[in-house]
Amino acid sequence: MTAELHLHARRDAERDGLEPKASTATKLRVNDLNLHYGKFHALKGISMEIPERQVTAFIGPSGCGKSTLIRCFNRIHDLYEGISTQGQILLDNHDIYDSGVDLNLLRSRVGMVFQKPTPFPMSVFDNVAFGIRLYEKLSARELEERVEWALRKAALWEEVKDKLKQSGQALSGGQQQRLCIARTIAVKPEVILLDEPTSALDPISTGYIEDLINELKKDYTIVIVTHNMQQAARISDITAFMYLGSLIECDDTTKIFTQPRESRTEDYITGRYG
Ligand SMILES: Nc1ncnc2c1ncn2[C@@H]1O[C@H](COP(=O)(O)OP(=O)(O)OP(=O)(O)O)[C@@H](O)[C@H]1O
Repeated sequence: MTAELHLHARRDAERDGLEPKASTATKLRVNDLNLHYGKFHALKGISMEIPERQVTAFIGPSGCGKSTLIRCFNRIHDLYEGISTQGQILLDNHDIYDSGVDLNLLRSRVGMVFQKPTPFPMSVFDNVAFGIRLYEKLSARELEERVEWALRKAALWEEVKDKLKQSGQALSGGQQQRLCIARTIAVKPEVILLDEPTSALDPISTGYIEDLINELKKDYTIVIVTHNMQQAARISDITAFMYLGSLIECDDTTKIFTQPRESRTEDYITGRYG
């Protein structure tokens, strides 16, 4: 079976509920990953595992490569010129860099939410329906049900159920970010990448998103980049500390924050540099 067919078959089986997912499996495995922006060596020999249905947080000083790494997980870099990648990233044991991989399908399995809320210039409903229309053929009724389901999952339904035809861009910042999460969830991905999802939000909206992440990890594998160490400690199961393009240490969050192996990790989490 080609990698592409495998991705299709697996997705169909899971959607039909035929293939229960193991709860402690490795969802993503990174093997000796290197990335260059032109001549600049941005990721240096990264190897690590991301466990399924847990929250993995990436921390580290600005410019250490956190966003660069998580953007590899759905091959977003392929959209840009001059970026070269070597190494392997296995999603459920299949290399996402295999030539047969369908990038649209990969991105429907590995969804991404960006730092700044980015609703499309269209209605709340259409924002959520956008990806579904791209990937699936649903009846109008099924589409409505899926949109409602995604908005409920993103803890936004009650606030927008009477505003579905209004512009998504007219919502508050916190609501817009939950709308973007609903849009991501709507296509039923397996992994959700969140790149500093709360850095533009007030504490109340941040609290909503953190509660939501906690809720979502029952069904999804979550990867989050955050500058907020308290946030990493609050919401993640695993924390990975990066420095100058290298992965310094990756372990249980409690271990990283109480007994890190590396002095560079300790210096960072205690605020000695960063
Ligand atoms: N498109 C690009 N072209 C060239 N260099 C880039 C590009 N994007 C990022 N870099 C460089 O790669 C390095 C890693 O950047 P990246 O954005 O991944 O860091 P980060 O840890 O996510 O930082 P921050 O916490 O500030 O968001 C930085 O030195 C950055 O300047």
